[in-house]
Amino acid sequence: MTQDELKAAVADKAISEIEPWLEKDTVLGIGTGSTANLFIDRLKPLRDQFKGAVASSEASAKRLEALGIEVFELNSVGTLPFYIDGADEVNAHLQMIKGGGAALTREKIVAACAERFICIADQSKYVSQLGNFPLPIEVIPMARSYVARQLVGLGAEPVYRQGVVTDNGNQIIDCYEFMIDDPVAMEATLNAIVGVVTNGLFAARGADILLLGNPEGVERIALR
Ligand SMILES: O=C[C@H](O)[C@H](O)[C@H](O)COP(=O)(O)O
Repeated sequence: MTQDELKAAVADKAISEIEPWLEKDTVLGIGTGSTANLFIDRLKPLRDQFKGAVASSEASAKRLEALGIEVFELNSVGTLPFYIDGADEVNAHLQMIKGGGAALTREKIVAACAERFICIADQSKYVSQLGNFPLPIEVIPMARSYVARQLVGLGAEPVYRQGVVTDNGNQIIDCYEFMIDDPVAMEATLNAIVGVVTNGLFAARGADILLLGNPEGVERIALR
């Protein structure tokens, strides 16, 4: 199976996971990226079974709206029953690196409002240690050089993601050569650097359910 076929299989599985729980007033939290897009596309036939969605990016919001799914501001809704999103890396504790598509901040905010985070990923994303994928950090533009120096002090090789402006008007630094021993501690350390808006470690609040696609099928790994 190709990677795209594996992504499609996990998107299908995520639909089966949430469909029994959909009610007329359900608002779903929706992630960003190629895997999340496949999930969004599969929501179209179900759109009369739920109220709408909160999107973690302008791109996902547009995709949802194009399918006739109403998109709500997060501030206008309460707790979301589900947040469904992909990942750049995920480990056995369902901690993740996210932000390859620069959507990490809104993803972390929407995920924080969800009762259950369902991570959908093909097997290439499953790792024993986070950090092979360069860890994205969203920074306030004027703080970029300062934050980069702090990252060097932590052992990373920071690289400015040129030409990328986040939905929040900020910039991204990617941390190369930065294998992460303790994701929860590192997430907190990075958040404490002045000028950092969000880092791409989703560790203190990881996923609750991982739907992992491999050629034998979709494995469901649930921690809670
Ligand atoms: O900012 C982007 C997000 O964190 C994505 O969820 C992540 O990059 C995975 O994207 P994809 O499903 O395209 O591999």
